[in-house]
Amino acid sequence: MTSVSSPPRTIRIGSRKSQLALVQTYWVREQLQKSYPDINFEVHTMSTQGDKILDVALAKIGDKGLFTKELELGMIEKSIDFAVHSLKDLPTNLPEGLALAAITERENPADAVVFHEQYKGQTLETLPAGAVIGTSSLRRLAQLRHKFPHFTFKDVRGNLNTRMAKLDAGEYDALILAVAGLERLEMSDRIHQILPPDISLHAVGQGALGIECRADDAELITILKAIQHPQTRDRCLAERSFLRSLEGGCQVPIGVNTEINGDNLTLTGIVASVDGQKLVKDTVTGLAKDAEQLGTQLANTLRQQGATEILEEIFTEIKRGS
Ligand SMILES: NCc1[nH]cc(CCC(=O)O)c1CC(=O)O
Repeated sequence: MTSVSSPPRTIRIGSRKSQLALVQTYWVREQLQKSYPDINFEVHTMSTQGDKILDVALAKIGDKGLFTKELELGMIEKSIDFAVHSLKDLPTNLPEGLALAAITERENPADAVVFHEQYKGQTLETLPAGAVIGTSSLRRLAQLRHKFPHFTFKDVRGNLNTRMAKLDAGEYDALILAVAGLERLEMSDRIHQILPPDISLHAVGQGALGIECRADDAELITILKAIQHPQTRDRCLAERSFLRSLEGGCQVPIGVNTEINGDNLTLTGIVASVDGQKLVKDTVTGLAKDAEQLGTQLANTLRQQGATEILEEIFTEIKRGS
């Protein structure tokens, strides 16, 4: 599709080095290569802060851009042209000069439970009191504590393989992980339970990939639109607008669920306290083309129901380092 007169362009894709990031990046490259066989897509890998700090709970270091900053610098300095992110790791406000050019079709956005071998065939409902559940997400922690106050919750960090090894070694009785990550790493066979929205609302953007590039690279933005999935984009724009309006990063107990029916989009959101005691939840429906407005509308509704107080409490606790 490039014109015969101009030489084919080389486009440099930036990626984190983790196995999941590489699988995602090479998938994006393959999809783009199908639409643009004459373009040369090169993959450039780099480590991000989030890959280096593995021993501190995410909530304590403040996560904004932890997995994206180095890639964003690369785009601004023009050492790479675009970056592939797990959309849920991409902050809702991008640095000046960068844009979210495309959102790809989302995998199942739900959270999954992986049990230790000893509990195979069980569900969270049948697991004994005191069982040790591993999660590093305040969102999962708050919602599960609300439903299952009799479990013990323990932080878990590291890549998927490291986490699985810790589970198998008996450090945990179960882990809560994204279905999407497990599927992309071909570990679907380890999923024992998929959590429905009434138990766990997923993270904003979970299961989708976000492609970020320089906002003034019009040619590249046109190329990237080839892999955009309009329904996923509408859902994720509503989710991201909701999160942005609440001014929370991914490490606050905010969860969502979205559905598209014809021209309509339904967005459900929750804001919970870390102890799972306080929780506000509501739903809005409107036209999918007004996705971002729906996100703002739901954020305002939840603020009226007490979300602001819940969030302020959490920010104070995190600052205090508790
Ligand atoms: N913050 C970690 C992270 N970022 C993206 C995924 C994979 C799932 C996705 O693309 O949403 C995961 C792992 C997890 O939450 O279990």
